[in-house]
Amino acid sequence: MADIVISEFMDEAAVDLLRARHDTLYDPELVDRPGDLAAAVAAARALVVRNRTKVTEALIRNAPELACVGRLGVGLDNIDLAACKARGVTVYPATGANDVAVAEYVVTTALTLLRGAYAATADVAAGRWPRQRLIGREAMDKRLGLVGYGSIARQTAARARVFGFTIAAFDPFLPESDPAWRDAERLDLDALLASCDVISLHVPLTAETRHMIDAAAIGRMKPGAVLVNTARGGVVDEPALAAALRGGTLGGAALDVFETEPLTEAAGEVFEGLGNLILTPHIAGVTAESNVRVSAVTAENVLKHLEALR
Ligand SMILES: O=C(O)[C@H](O)COP(=O)(O)O
Repeated sequence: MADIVISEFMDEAAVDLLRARHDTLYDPELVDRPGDLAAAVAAARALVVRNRTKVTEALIRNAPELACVGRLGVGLDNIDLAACKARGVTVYPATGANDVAVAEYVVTTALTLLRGAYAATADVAAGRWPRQRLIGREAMDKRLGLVGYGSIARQTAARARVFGFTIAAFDPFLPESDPAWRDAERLDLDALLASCDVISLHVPLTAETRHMIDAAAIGRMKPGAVLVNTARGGVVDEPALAAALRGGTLGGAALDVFETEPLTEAAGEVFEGLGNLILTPHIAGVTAESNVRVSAVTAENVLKHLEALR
């Protein structure tokens, strides 16, 4: 029976580090076979997951030896943290290791949606020349509003500044005295929504943030504003967003995360036919480079934890 179970994809070099020291089961498809997963963790001391494996109280109960969970990412909403705490299971997010990947995604989608000129390949190749329709907007002197001003949001701000964005943020958990506010205007959520040309979400999914961006919040946004969500799907009311895009009150949106993942055909219907929308399959945080970093940090966390148990 494996000492370490890895239930979703991980960089092979990091898997090898774990294999070199411990009996390791690496099965990137294990997440889709809950029965096998429960059986695999029965004797494991470490479990390594991404965002799809549900680390529930029942799964933990099935794993009496479990001492730690390595999370190949930063969102912890798929892990029952209270159950882990009650059982003394330490959870290790890969904090910081995918910041750059997400920050680059936010800035590139924001620029793409403001500019609105890049979806014309078929027209141009067919001999059409729609210049008037493709006159878009610049980033220079626009305002980027960050909902949540943690590490990913700050990396995003640093890149956005280079393009001429001014930065504002809403983060009730960051005290006014924090030096991070030297680089961003501190606003409440309503003021942020009302004054920014681009809104990017950087909050975890909690009871407080669920549907934080609903029809009323969208209604408070600046006409023509762009919304980028790389945080968690449940933070945005998807039908309300689709309606605002369809009605032209919002200028565009990029969604990397969805209330239900994978997005089902039925849930995706609300987005049908929208041209000012970029949809991606929860990939903002995953690049070749970040996968190596996230996997290395997680392997190191797990190895250290198991080492300390000896
Ligand atoms: O929380 C995160 O860091 C993102 O969801 C990426 O995590 P994943 O690579 O496990 O999807």
